Amino acid sequence: MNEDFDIRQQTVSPAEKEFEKALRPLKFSDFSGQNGVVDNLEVFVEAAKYRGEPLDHTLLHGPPGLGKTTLSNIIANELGVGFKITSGPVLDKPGDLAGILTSLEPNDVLFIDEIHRLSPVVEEYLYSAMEDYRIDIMIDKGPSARSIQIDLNPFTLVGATTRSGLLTAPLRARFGINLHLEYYDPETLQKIIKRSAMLLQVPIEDEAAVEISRRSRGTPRIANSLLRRVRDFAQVKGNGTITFDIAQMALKALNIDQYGLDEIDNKILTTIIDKFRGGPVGVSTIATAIGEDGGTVEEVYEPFLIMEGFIKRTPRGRMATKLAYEHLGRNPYTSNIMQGDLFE
Ligand SMILES: Nc1ncnc2c1ncn2[C@@H]1O[C@H](COP(=O)(O)OP(=O)(O)OP(=O)(O)O)[C@@H](O)[C@H]1O
Ligand SMILES: [Mg+2]
Repeated sequence: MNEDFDIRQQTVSPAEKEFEKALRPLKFSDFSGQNGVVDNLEVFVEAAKYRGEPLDHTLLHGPPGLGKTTLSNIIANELGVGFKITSGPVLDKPGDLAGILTSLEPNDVLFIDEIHRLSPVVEEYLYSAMEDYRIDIMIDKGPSARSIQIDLNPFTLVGATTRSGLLTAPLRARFGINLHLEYYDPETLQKIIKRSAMLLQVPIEDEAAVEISRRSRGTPRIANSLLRRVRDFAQVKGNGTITFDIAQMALKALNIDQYGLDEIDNKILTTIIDKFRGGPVGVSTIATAIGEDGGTVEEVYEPFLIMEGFIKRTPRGRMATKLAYEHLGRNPYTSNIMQGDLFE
C-alpha cells in the first residue's frame, strides 16, 4: 500500500475535511444508496414533522465512511431543526453534556459521534435526558451539595458508531430507531462519483467512474478521495478530463489494490492463508495474529471481505476462498493440500 496515501483516511487532514464537507449531500434526494435505511427515515421524519414532535432517538451504525455523519445532517435539515455535533470521547464530564443539552431548542437534533466511547458517568446522565427530557445536576460541593432537576426541550439524539457491539444494553434500548449502513455496490458508487465530479466541475468518462468505483472498497469516502487524487492526474498529465486511461494510470501510481482492499484486509487474508492454512480459524485468533481488536475485525473489516467473496463464514470459523488465494497470488491447490476439495 502506498504510504503517502491513506486509503481508509484514518487521519483526515483539514483539506480533506473541507473537501468532504463540500461534497456532503444535504437532502435525502442527494443521498444515494442505503435505500431501505433512507426510505424508513423519510417516513419517520415526515411523521415527526407532521405531529410537531421530535424524531425518535436514532442510532446509525456501520463501518467508517458510509454516511453516518452525512445522514444525521440530512435528518436535521429535513426536519428543519437545529443541529449540534459532539462525540463520545469529547464529553468527558456530565457537565459537558448538560451544557449542550440545555442549549437545545425544541425538537433539535443532537448528534453524538462515536457514541460507544462515552464514559459510563456521562452515559448514565444521558438516560434520563433521552427518556424524560430531564437531567439532574449537582450544585455546590461538600455538605451543601444538592442535586437539582432541569427540564430540557424535547430533542432527538442521533448516535453514530462503527462498533455497535460495544454499546451497553441500556443505551441501545433507548434508541427507538436503529439502522445499519451497509457497504455500497459499485453502481451506487458510480452515481456518487459522478455527482462529486459534477460538483468539482471535472468531466469524467463513464468507464473511469466504473474503474474508481471498483477500487473504493464499497465506501463513498474512499470513492471521493480517490476521485480527488485522480483529478490531479487528469489536470497534470491529461487535459483535465478523467478518462479511463488517466484513471487507470492514477490508481496504479497510487498503488490502489485492484479490488480496493486495504492493508489490513490483505493482512487478514494473508494470515488466514499462510498462518492457518486457509482456515477455518476464529475471528479472535485472526485478530490477535494481526494485532487488531476482534470486534473491529468482525464489525469493520470482515463484512466487506465476506460481501466481496474473499472469505466465508463457517460454523468452525472463517475460511479464505479461491478468490482470496488468487488475489494474493497463491495457488490454492499447492499452498494447502487440505483446501483442495473445498472449492466447488
Ligand atoms: N450515500 C452517499 N451519497 C453521496 N455521498 C456520500 C454518501 N455517503 C457518504 N458520502 C460521502 O462520503 C463522505 C463520508 O461520509 P460520512 O462522513 O458521513 O461517513 P461516516 O459514516 O460518518 O464515517 P465515520 O464512521 O468515519 O465517521 C462524506 O463526505 C459524503 O460526502
Ligand atoms: Mg462520521
